[in-house]
Amino acid sequence: MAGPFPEFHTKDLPVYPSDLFIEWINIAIEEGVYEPHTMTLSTIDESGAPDARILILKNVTRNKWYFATSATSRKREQLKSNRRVALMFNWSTIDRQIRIRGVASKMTAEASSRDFLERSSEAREIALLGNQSKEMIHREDIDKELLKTRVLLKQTPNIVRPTWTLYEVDANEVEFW
Ligand SMILES: Cc1cc2nc3c(=O)[nH]c(=O)nc-3n(C[C@H](O)[C@H](O)[C@H](O)COP(=O)(O)O)c2cc1C
Repeated sequence: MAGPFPEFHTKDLPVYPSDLFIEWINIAIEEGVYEPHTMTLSTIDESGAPDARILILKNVTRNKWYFATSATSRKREQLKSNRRVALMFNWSTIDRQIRIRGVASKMTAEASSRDFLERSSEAREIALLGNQSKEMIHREDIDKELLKTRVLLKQTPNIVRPTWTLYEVDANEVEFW
């Protein structure tokens, strides 16, 4: 961390934390923060143990933050038993962090399909592999499977992975640091 860092005045804050979040992520983009739209999603498993991983922020609306994932993933199992989550953005080069706590809800199949089709073709190829959260098999086998999904995508460009699921996180606490 080198600074100088963007200033933060607590006077005249917007009414909704999501508006301040949008201001801050725009500053992060202007300041050249690497992948500012990536965040950590923390969940809790059935035994009460925490888990965390990096995800892409898909959208923000009034106090709601969105992510998408596969319904066959480990996090999906965890969200089935406990919908309480935390999101964390760390923009260390501008010395900023945002912590969000809230409840995740599944969006409709239509919204999930729309999100899937908005992904790049490379991201759709990977998502179509369907091996999320599984132990990695041999690299050559993955490459062979990727070739198959590439062909499938060329033949049926509007194919949607049925297990792809968009979630919204309804925030009940947002901390700007
Ligand atoms: C930069 C980056 C972005 C990622 N974005 C997503 C994402 O948007 N959705 C997703 O399901 N996994 C994403 N992943 C993979 C997850 O971090 C994780 O490995 C995967 O979802 C399996 O997690 P789980 O076993 O806890 O369910 C991303 C990984 C990285 C490194």
